[in-house]
Amino acid sequence: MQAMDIEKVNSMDFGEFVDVFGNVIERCPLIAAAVWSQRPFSNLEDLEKHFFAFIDALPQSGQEGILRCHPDLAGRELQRGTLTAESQREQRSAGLTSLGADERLRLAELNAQYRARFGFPFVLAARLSDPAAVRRELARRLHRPPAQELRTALGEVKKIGHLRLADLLGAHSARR
Ligand SMILES: NC(=O)N[C@H]1NC(=O)NC1=O
Repeated sequence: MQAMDIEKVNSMDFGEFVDVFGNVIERCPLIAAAVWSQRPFSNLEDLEKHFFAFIDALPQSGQEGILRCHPDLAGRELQRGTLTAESQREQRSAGLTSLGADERLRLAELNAQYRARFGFPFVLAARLSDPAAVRRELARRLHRPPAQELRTALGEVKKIGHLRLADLLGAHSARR
C-alpha cells in the first residue's frame, strides 16, 4: 500500500481503518477497532499513542493475551507459511527464514523453554535484530523475573507496532 497522510487516516470509515491498521498489533484487530473511536488524530505519534494506551490499560490477562497472539520467531508458522504478511517480512529481514536446521532447532528449544516458564511466547522486534541477537536475547530473558519480562515483552510489541505504523504512514523513523 502507498504511504498516506493523517488526513486520509482521519477520513477512513470503521471498516477501512480496521482493514489497514488491524495488524499494527499482531492479530489484535480489536485494538484498531477501539482506536478508531478516538479519531481525529493529529499525527503519527498521536495515532500510535492511542494504540499503546489501549495496551497499557489492559489487565495483565489481556496483556498476556496480546503476547499469545504472536507467532514464534522461526517457528512452525514460518515453516508452514501461515504467518501474517507483516510477520513474514519482519522474520525474513532478521534472517530467520534462512536458518540452518541446527539453528532452527536451537531456537525452537529456547522458545519452548521460554513459553514453559512465562506462559506466553518470546516476542522481540525482529526487524531490529538478527539470528545471533535473537538467540542471545532469548537466552538472557529466559532467566528474568516474570513481571519484568512481561514489561519487556510489551515494549517489544510496541516497537513492532511503531515500525508497522511508520511503514503505513510512510514515516522514516529509526526510533527503537
Ligand atoms: N514472537 C515474535 O516476536 N514475533 C514477532 N516479532 C516480530 O518482529 N514480528 C513478529 O511476528
